[in-house]
Amino acid sequence: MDKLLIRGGRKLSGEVLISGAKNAALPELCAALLTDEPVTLHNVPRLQDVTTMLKLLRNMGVAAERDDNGTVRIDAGPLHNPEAPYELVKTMRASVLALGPLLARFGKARVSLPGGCAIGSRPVDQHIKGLQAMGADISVEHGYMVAGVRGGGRRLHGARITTDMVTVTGTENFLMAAVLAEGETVLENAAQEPEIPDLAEMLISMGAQIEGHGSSRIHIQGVERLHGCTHRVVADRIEAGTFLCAVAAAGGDVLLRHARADHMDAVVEKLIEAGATVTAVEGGVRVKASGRLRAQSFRTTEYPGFPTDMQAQFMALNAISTGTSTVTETIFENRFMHVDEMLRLGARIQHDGKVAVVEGVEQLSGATVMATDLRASASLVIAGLVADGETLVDRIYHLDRGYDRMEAKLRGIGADIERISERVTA
Ligand SMILES: CC(=O)N[C@H]1[C@@H](OP(=O)(O)OP(=O)(O)OC[C@H]2O[C@@H](n3ccc(=O)[nH]c3=O)[C@H](O)[C@@H]2O)O[C@H](CO)[C@@H](O)[C@@H]1O
Ligand SMILES: C=C(OP(=O)(O)O)C(=O)O
Repeated sequence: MDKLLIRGGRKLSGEVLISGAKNAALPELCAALLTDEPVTLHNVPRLQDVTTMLKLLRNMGVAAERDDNGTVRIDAGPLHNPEAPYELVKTMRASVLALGPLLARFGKARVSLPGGCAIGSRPVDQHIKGLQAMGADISVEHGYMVAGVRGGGRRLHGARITTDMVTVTGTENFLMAAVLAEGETVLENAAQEPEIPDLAEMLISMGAQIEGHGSSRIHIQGVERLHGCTHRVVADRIEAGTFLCAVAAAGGDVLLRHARADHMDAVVEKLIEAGATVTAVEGGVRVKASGRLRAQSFRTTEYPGFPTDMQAQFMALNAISTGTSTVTETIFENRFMHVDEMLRLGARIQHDGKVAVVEGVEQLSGATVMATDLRASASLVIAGLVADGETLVDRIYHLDRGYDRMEAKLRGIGADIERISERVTA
């Protein structure tokens, strides 16, 4: 199991190349299941989750190859096994995204229930309810969602779907099911995260008829078949936001190439209020900061609000800023696992239920900490960059799920950080 060793106190300067978004690449890999023609995706990040998704697709009989330049070629023509087994699904929530496209193209699917994870219980009841409204019969048997088109037919039908809450992967599953369904589907209360319009644009380039993506009401007119396409995955706004917080905390001047400021309004606004300079420039976003910033209170909500996937990283910044801030997590019920680890670094944070109160301290002190989930890991790396002495972040397999060579990118802008493999430390 790898660890990261960070010696804090270095300012950051230079350029970082922001990768394609994990949360766009994963549904887009699943969208390739909707056609028997080849699909090419560019700007696919090098992540453990992408490796797992490719394994999942190959296990179905899909031909999938990736090169070193971030291009993935998928041919779902030979698919013969519309199933996502537990062994592959357990590590990755996004595997639930196989359900919609498999049902749409084959009229049946067998997908393991995704495992619970550290941030909350993460049920899939809304996915099931929505697909049932489109004519699917879905039962849960031995931990699997066993789905087929009602009455033994092959095509789902259009429906009006209003989910109880805004769900990102739910909206994506419905989109991918609806593009091949008979008739019109209307998604009310749809998620608006930038990964949704990116997926919709890909589906449109495959021949789908979609309107309203990027808003809370999406109209889809089903078509009989889709063709192959070439698509470029949108830049990762959460990776970019993580680097923004890292520079704001450590100080410095960094250009985030390919980052989209217009996808990060809520985070950028808070950083500017905190005292950082963040500007959209040709081809990216530039961030400058020096000294202690002012702590900012915030509340996570659906896009375009403050993203839950940025809560831990911004909390790390608040922990060393001046003043006291309140952080309210409204999306997931257990997403403060980083707090106890930050306390080990000398942070002053109290939390109760959905709310954490962070009293900024002048200096954190390096310690050994344990990553508990993906963004918690990123927040501990940020804290390590500003702590004095050495910080060892253990269990970084969580980080590798969703960040494309984070330590190499940080080293490239001046951080003192190295990956240590278990063999070396044993
Ligand atoms: C692969 C991917 O894109 N993951 C993102 C996606 O996760 P994901 O799509 O799993 O998250 P959702 O948007 O579905 O979850 C939002 C809320 O709805 C609840 N819910 C959701 C579905 C359901 O059937 N029943 C239910 O109760 C969830 O428990 C949660 O409280 O959006 C989250 C919220 O922005 C992000 O943190 C994740 O990074
Ligand atoms: C929670 C996240 O991802 P996932 O939904 O893949 O677990 C995340 O990206 O922060």
